[in-house]
Amino acid sequence: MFSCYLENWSFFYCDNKKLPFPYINSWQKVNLVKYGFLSFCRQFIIKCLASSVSNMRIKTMMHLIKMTCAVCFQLRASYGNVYSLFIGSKPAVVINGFEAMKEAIVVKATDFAGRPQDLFINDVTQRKGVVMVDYGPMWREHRRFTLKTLRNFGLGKKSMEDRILEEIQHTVKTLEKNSGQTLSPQVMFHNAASNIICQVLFGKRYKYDDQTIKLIVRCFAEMTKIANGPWAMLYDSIPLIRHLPLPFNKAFENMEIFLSHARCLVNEHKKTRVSGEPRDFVDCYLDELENKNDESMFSEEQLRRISFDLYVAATDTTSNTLLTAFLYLMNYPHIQEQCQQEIDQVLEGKDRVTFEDRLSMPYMQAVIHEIQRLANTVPLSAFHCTTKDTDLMGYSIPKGTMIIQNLNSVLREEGQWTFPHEFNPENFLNEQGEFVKPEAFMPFSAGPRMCLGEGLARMELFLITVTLLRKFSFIWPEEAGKPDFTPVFGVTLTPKPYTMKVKLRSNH
Ligand code: HEM
Repeated sequence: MFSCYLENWSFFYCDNKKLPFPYINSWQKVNLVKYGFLSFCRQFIIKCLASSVSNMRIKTMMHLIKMTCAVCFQLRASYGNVYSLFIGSKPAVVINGFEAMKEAIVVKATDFAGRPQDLFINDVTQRKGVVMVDYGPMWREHRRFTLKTLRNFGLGKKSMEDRILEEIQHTVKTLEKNSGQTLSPQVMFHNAASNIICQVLFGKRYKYDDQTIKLIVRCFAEMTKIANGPWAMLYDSIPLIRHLPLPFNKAFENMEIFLSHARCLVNEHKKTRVSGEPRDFVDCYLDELENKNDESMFSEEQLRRISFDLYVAATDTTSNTLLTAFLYLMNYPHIQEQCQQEIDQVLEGKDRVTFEDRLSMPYMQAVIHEIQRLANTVPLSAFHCTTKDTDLMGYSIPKGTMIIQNLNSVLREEGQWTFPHEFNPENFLNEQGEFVKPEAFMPFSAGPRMCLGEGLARMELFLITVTLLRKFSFIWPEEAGKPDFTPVFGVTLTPKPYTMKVKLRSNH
């Protein structure tokens, strides 16, 4: 069945040039999505490459995200910057390297700005919200509104900066309590990122042991696991099973739990809000609903769904980047010290850092960007889809084709970076020591679908890292042995769990 499907894929020819089409063959290897999969996959592909290069077909029912970085690297080496493969039964085109990436998502921006609409996740989100909504009026309207609202003062009197700085005080307290000791930072950073987005959305933070937030976090973790696992793939591939009582239904149930919690929060807002004086995202949206015209696609259901999207998109991404930051800072103590010197000098006499201070801190900026470059937090971006028949690097690509951006291939591309494979802030400094941002820096992707929370994320990363480095030194515990920088794979990459030793700095 799959090979017939493949034969019919003749539309990928262009000037007699066939789009390279590795096709990973292993229906029976679904279980290899688990650990150990990557090395297997690498060996498997290398064997296939060695045996039949010209007309190779490797078929996969395995989840692409688990194999991406290593496998995409291999495939790119053999097939070039644009190639195609099957994810389950769905054909997809993978884009690698800055040149092809820029042509697709920046130059031919709208051609590549769709989202696939026939995946498991589309049914779970009901094609509402913003992240997985297809390119069109509903997405455009909500994206514009959200961008406007997430500006520093878009949320009324209390700026975004104040909300972040307030939450950092809780992180500082946790670290103060643990000064001189060793702690695991995973939960601490996750709670900080989660509370910051809750402050933005609902004007509310949760105590770290709050049962509601614990339930929400558990629901999300389960949903991510299901959406990345074999059940979601079976759901995508065999429509007949979609109404059966199988484990993927848990994701739908969990979505309902979040939505009913969001319904309560919105109802509370409706009782206490003052029209035109928003306190948070929900109030801004309710103001918009009040003034909407007949064509507007704003609705209370959309509000609940977009809250879900923003919460999910903001939490793991930011906390995993922070975890990577402190992993590197501890293991490159001379870089940590140089950051602290710059921080002490610029903030002398000030009681707290502001986002504006970044303009006087080129080294700190370079370090944070370098961390994001290596963290490669969302390695495959979110899947895109072509909105019309188009072409890329000379290949024709039909409307509705799934597009996968291999962001890692740009973030570590030789020729784009002075030190592509090292942790070196000089990648972002010019000869005068000024901060410069190369075009190939795209951890937030680029073009019309670029991360909508980039501004918030950059503010969080800067304010949190600077506040913590100003007050504490972070030391890699001797008993932890050699650090392992290899990330754990998922929709977002995260460092392997580690511990950190914290020491209050003497003058702070
Ligand atoms: C370090 C932190 C973050 C990273 C690395 C990151 C990265 C990304 C990436 C790669 C995408 C996919 C873009 C594309 O499809 O081309 C994305 C989309 C998105 N991100 Fe983020 N993100 C981060 C933080 C945030 C935060 C804090 C928010 C919430 C305020 C957020 C909200 C979104 C939304 C709503 C989208 C979908 C945009 C659309 O489809 O139009 N992200 N992000």
